[in-house]
Amino acid sequence: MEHLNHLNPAQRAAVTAPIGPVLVKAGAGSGKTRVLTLRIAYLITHYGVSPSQILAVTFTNKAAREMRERLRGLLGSRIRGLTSGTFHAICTRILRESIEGRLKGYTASFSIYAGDEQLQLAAEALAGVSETPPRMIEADEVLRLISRAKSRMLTPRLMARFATDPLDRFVAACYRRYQRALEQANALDFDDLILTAYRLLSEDHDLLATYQQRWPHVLVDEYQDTDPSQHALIELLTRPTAHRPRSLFVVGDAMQSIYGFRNADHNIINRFTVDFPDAQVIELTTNYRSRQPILDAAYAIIRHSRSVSPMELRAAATVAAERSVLISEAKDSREEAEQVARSIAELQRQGRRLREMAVLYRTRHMSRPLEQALRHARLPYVVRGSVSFFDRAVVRDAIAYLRCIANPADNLSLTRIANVPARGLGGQALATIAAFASAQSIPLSEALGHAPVIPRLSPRAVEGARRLFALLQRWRRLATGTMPPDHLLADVLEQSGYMAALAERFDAEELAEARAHLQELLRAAEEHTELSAFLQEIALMTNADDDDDERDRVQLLTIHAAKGLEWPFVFVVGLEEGTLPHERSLGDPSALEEERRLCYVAFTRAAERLYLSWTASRNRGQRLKPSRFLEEVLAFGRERARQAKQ
Ligand SMILES: Nc1ncnc2c1ncn2[C@@H]1O[C@H](COP(=O)(O)OP(=O)(O)OP(=O)(O)O)[C@@H](O)[C@H]1O
Ligand SMILES: [Mg+2]
Repeated sequence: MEHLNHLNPAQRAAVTAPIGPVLVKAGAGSGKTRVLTLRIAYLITHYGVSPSQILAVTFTNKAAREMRERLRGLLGSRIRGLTSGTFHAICTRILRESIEGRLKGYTASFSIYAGDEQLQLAAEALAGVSETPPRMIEADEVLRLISRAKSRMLTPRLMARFATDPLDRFVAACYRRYQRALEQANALDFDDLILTAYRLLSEDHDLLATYQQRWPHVLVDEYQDTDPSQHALIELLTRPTAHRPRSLFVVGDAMQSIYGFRNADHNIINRFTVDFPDAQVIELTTNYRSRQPILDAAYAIIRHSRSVSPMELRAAATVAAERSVLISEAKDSREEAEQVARSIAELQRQGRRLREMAVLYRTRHMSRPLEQALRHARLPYVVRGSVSFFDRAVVRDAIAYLRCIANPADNLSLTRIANVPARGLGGQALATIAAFASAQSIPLSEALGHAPVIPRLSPRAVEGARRLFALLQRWRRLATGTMPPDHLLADVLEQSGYMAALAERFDAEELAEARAHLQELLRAAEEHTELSAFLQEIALMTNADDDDDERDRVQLLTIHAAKGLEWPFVFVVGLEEGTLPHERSLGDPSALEEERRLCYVAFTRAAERLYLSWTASRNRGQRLKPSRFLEEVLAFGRERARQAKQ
C-alpha cells in the first residue's frame, strides 16, 4: 500500500499491527484519525477483509462521512459495504433488525426520544411517583441521574438495590415510571439505544453470533469519550472465539476526554491493557497539525493535570514560528469580539480564506457578541451546532406527524400535533381523551377512534378526533403500502391542513422560511424508501452534524463541538476564571480537570496561529480575573525564556 510511505514509523506500526486488540494512544494532532482510516484500508488491501466485515465507530455522523470520503479517495469503490457511524446509529441499526419479538411491546419502528421529549417524560415521572423526594429536585436533574444510571448499565431495580442515599432511591422510583412510559410509547431514549442493544446481544447467543460474524473487525475513534455501556458493547461484539482472535482497533487521547458530563469515563482507555492483557499499545508523539509554540502552550496547561500523565508533543514542522500564539486583553466582551473581527479582517486582507478561521468559546451564548462584531465588519460566519435544522418548530411538527404514523403508540408525538392545525383538540379535550386512553390501557391514537363514546367531549372535539383518526389510518395504510416517505410527507402536510394553517400563523417572511424548511425535509425524505428508517436516521442527527457546507465563512463553535477538527487560525475567547474554567467547576477538582482538558482540546485545534483573549468584564458589574490556564501559559513562557538565556 503506497500510502504507508507517508507515515512515520510509529504510525506505520499501528496501521500494520497484527490483528488483535490494538490501542493507539497519542496526543492531539498526532494522526490518530488518519491512522485509523488507513488501518481500514490496510485490512482490506493487505488482509483481504471485505469492507462489509468492518465496523468503524466515530464520534459524530459527520466524522463518519469524512472517513468514508477519505477511504473512497484511497480505494475507490472497493469500500462498498463498510459500516460506519456513531454508537447510537449502529445500535439503532441493530435494534431495528432485532428488537421485534425480543423486547416486549417494541416494534422495528420504535421512536427515539431525545431532549424535550425525555424531559417531559421525566417531569411526568417526577410528578407521578408516590414517594416524597428527600430534597427539592427538578426534572432535568432527575433525567441526568437516570442517564448516569443507564450509562452504568443499571436497571431501575438495580439502581434501587444499590442506592446508597435516599435521593438515589427516590430517583430509582422516577426511573421506573420513566421507563414504563417509554415502553408504552414503543420508544427508546439515547442511552437505551446502547443499553438495549447490549442486553439483546448478551441475552441471545445466536443473535450475538450473527453480529460477530457480520463485523469481525471493529475500529473506534475518540475512545477516551466512551462510557461504560459503550465499552461493554464493544467488548461483547469483539469477543474472541476458538477460531478468531479479537480484532479491535481503538485510538484516543485521555487528555481529550471532555464528555464526562455525559458519563464518558477516561479511565476506560487507561484500563484497556487490563481488560485486554494481550493488547498492543502504540504511542505516537509527533504532531503534524500545529507549530511548536502552540504545542508548548497546550503543554503548559496539561503538565499541571492530575488526571492524566501528560506527554510533551513535538511538531513535525520546523518552519519559523514566531507569533504563533497571541494573547490579548479587552475591556469587555464587546471589545474582545471587535478585536477578533479585526484580526480576521486582517488575515483576509493577507489572502487567507475565512473558512480557515474558527472562534471557539466555552458556552453557547458567548457567540452573541461575536456575531454582532462579525456582522458589523461584514464578515460572513456560521454558528455550528446552534439551533439545528431539526429543532425548528415546523420541522418538528412534520416529524411528529410521521412518527405518529410509524409508531401508533407514540403518545408524545400525537400530543404535539393533535391540535396543529386547530381541530378542537386543545389541552382540555386532549386531557379528557388521554384519561380515557390510560383507563383503557390503549394508546392515545387508538382512543381518538373512540371519541364519540368519551364523556364530556365537545361535538367539535369529537369531530376533530374522528377526522384525525381517519387520516392516521389512511396514512398508515399508505406507509405500509408502497408510498415512499417523501410522497407520504407531502400528503400529510396537505391533508392535515398543516400547510394551509401555516399562512395564518406566520408573516410573509417567516412563512417563506417555514416552507423552505419543509422543502428541505422533503428532500431529506427522498433519500429513503422506508418511513421508519428515515425517522430513525433523523433522530440520530446531532448538533455537531449540521451545516456541512463548504462556503467560505468564519466558523463559530463551542469547544466541545470542535473536537477532532483543525483550522489554521483559531481564536479561543473568554479565558477568564469563571468562564474557562467554568464557574460551576471552581470548587470541584474533578470538574476542574475536565475544564483543563477542554482547554487543551481548544488550543490543539490550531495549526498556524492561536489567538487567546480575556476580558475583565463579561456579564456587566462582576470583575473577572484572567484564567489560571492563561497564567500557566505565561509562566511556562517565562520559564522557557529563562532557560534559553542560561
Ligand atoms: N505522517 C503524516 N504526515 C503528514 N501529515 C500527517 C501525518 N499524520 C497526520 N497528518 C496530518 O496531521 C493532522 C492531524 O491528524 P489527525 O486529525 O489524524 O490527528 P488526531 O490525532 O486524530 O488529532 P485529534 O486528537 O485532534 O483528533 C491532519 O491534518 C493529518 O492529515
Ligand atoms: Mg482525531
